[in-house]
Formats: sequence, structure tokens, C-alpha cells
Amino acid sequence: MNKNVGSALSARRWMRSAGYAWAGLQRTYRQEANFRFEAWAAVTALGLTLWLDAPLTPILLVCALVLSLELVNSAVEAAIDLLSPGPHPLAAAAKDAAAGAVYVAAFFALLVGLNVLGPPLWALVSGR
Ligand SMILES: Nc1ncnc2c1ncn2[C@@H]1O[C@H](COP(=O)(O)OP(=O)(O)OP(=O)(O)O)[C@@H](O)[C@H]1O
Repeated sequence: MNKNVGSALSARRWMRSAGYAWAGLQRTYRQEANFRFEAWAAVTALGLTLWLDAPLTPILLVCALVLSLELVNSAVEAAIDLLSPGPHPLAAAAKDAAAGAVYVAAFFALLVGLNVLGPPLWALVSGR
């Protein structure tokens, strides 16, 4: 196959996959209150980081981790609801573990946030 035709096809495939991913993000944002809360918490944390001129990389990483895990948690919930509409101990185990992953990430994200943003915020409010 001509090299240019090949790259045009992969670019089109990539655009189509990105479209599905964007639809997944929008659907999760509409349907999951936790995802909306975490998305706005991430926007706030990033805004504060830029305003305080604090290190951006750890905040970017923990925001990406929490939001990605919430998306995976939503995917697990949807798959379990499809596969096991009635109660089942394995369905509970899968959903609880996926939810646990989000909480572990959120807990450590909170610690990173306090560690990175706490000192400059404290200096600002205490006037030091
Ligand atoms: N099919 C099932 N069988 C057994 N237990 C289930 C089942 N579905 C849900 N559960 C239990 O209920 C809990 C809540 O599940 P649910 O699907 O309602 O998620 P949720 O708490 O509404 O999450 P979110 O708020 O993110 O949508 C699960 O963690 C699990 O313990």
C-alpha cells in the first residue's frame, strides 16, 4: 500500500478512536457524580498550582491517576451490570475492588496535594 494512503488511514482510525474516547468521557461526566466532582477538584487543584507557582508535575500525575481510575471504575460497573444484573458475590467483589482503587488513588492524591500546595498556601495566608 502507498505510504501516504497508509498514514491517512491510520490517522482516520486514530481520529475515530479518539471520538469514542471523548464520547466515553462525556457519558461518564453526565452519568457519574463522583467523576464530575473529581474533574472539578482537578481543575481547582491545577488552577491553584499555577496561581501559587507550585510544582505542576505531581499535581498533573495525581489528577490523571484519579480521573483515569474513575473512568475504569465506571467501565467495571457497566460491564458488571451487563453481565450480572442480579446480585452475585463476584459482582460485589469486582465493583468493591474497582471502587477501592479510586479511593486509594484519591487518598494519596489528597496527600500529594497537601504536600505540594500546603506550604505555599500557608505562606500566603499567614503572610510569611
Ligand atoms: N450485581 C451485584 N451483586 C452484588 N452486589 C452488588 C451488585 N451491584 C452492586 N453491588 C454492591 O453495591 C455497591 C454499589 O454498586 P453500584 O453499582 O450501585 O455503584 P455505586 O456505588 O452507585 O457507584 P457510583 O456511585 O460510582 O455509580 C457495589 O460496590 C457492591 O458492593
